[in-house]
Amino acid sequence: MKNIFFRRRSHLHPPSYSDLQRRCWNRIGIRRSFYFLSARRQENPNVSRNPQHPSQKTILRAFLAPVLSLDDKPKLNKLQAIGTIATAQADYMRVIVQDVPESDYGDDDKIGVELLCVVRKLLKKIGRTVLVGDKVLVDKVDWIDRRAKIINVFDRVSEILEPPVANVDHLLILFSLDQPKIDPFTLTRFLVEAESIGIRVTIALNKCELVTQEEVESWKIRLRSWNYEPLFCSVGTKVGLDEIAFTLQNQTSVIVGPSGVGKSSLINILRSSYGGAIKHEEVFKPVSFFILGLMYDGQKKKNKKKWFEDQSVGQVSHRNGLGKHTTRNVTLLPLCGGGYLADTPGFNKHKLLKVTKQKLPLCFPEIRKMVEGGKCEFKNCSHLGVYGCAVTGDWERYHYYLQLLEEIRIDEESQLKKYGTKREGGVSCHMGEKGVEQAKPQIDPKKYRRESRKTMKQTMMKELEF
Ligand SMILES: Nc1nc2c(ncn2[C@@H]2O[C@H](COP(=O)(O)OP(=O)(O)OP(=O)(O)O)[C@@H](O)[C@H]2O)c(=O)[nH]1
Ligand SMILES: [Zn+2]
Repeated sequence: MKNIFFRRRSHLHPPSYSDLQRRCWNRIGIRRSFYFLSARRQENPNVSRNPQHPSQKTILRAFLAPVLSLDDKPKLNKLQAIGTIATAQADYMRVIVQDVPESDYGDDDKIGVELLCVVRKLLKKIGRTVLVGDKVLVDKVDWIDRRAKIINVFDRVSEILEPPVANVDHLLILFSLDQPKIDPFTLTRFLVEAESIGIRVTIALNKCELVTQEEVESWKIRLRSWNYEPLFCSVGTKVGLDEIAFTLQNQTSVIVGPSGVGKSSLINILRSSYGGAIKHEEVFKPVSFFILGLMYDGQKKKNKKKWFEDQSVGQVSHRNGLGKHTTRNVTLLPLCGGGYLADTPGFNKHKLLKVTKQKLPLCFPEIRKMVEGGKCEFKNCSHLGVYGCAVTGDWERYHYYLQLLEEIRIDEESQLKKYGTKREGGVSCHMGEKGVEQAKPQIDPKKYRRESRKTMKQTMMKELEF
């Protein structure tokens, strides 16, 4: 009834631009905000008819939650603040405050406070994801209960998928020389994944006290031939930790590596004894709240555990010498230098998610060096050693390259068979406006659609025949 009334009235007296703008911001709902578009169309009839013009959804998106660039400084009202998401659990996000509105009374004590936030539902409706590491605008801040609501997300500089973290500047790939032993092929997988995202990489090799000095030296030479400069450390004997603390300063870093190599142990030692990191308690000021049935109270030391304790350190399995996956959630731990450090769950087998056949050669610094300046004669060459190709086979990781290429080929083929398109993340290029090349993501249309019973039956019959 209300809607009909609204429609009729709006038909007779089309609402003004600013009137609708206010209604949108008052969260009346997406449906009604389309009235804003019709009002806009009345003012400018070409708005949606011009094929060059952005779609209605794009306008709506831009209007309801305008994209903020990282350098934007939106004017904050008294109840707003800007912060970074440190961790996410269920529907709650923990945001560390970085900026508050200017006031006559110094508000420095609010900087660094941790707020428990929910996300504005509208962001999900218009397809804006919110990840750990995102810079966000929060509203309705309750400084006493330390609660707020995330109402907008700033643009991302980078995004990694596994684990999902935004705005990562640096990846620290940690392996151990022993227990579990470093596997060059697994290390190559981690490196290829990191190179494909285009984030700066540092390799650190832990537990160096468990092997001889000769072994350490041989790994140094080996990794240099791969065009990487490794760092060596031992959390057990506290060797080489200063250098690692130095590389982590002033940026958001994520530690990745197989399970059991000592990621959590390294984080704990950096937080407890190195100037590069500060204690959680100094930043995350305790709050009282009720989450997932767990009463959390800043006054009760027993319950402080959940968010302020050290990263839990696991055991190395006696049977296979591999770690046993101790770390579960991604959490950004604030560092003194202004940056953050995140621990991630360890993966024993790393699957290349977004690397395509075309992208793979660019993920090997050895190949990049060989084809520098367009020395390879062929366009889109897979560098398989054909005559005229600049890439030779006389480097250590060449067979890993071939192995990964084969793996991606099989994966792409099976996806093509299954869904009728190549792996998601593939990009097709086509000529756009004014001869500018535009990239279009190849999204799989059938992924979320169930196979029909007829097709299932036919496939089964086919399989039985052969
Ligand atoms: N000998 C030796 N053991 C270490 C060293 N660093 C860590 N460890 C041990 O390695 C085991 C695994 O450490 P974690 O820190 O849990 O490993 P992780 O990489 O975080 O493992 P996940 O959480 O499963 O990903 C623990 O028993 C640590 O005590 C080291 O430098 N030398
Ligand atoms: Zn080539």
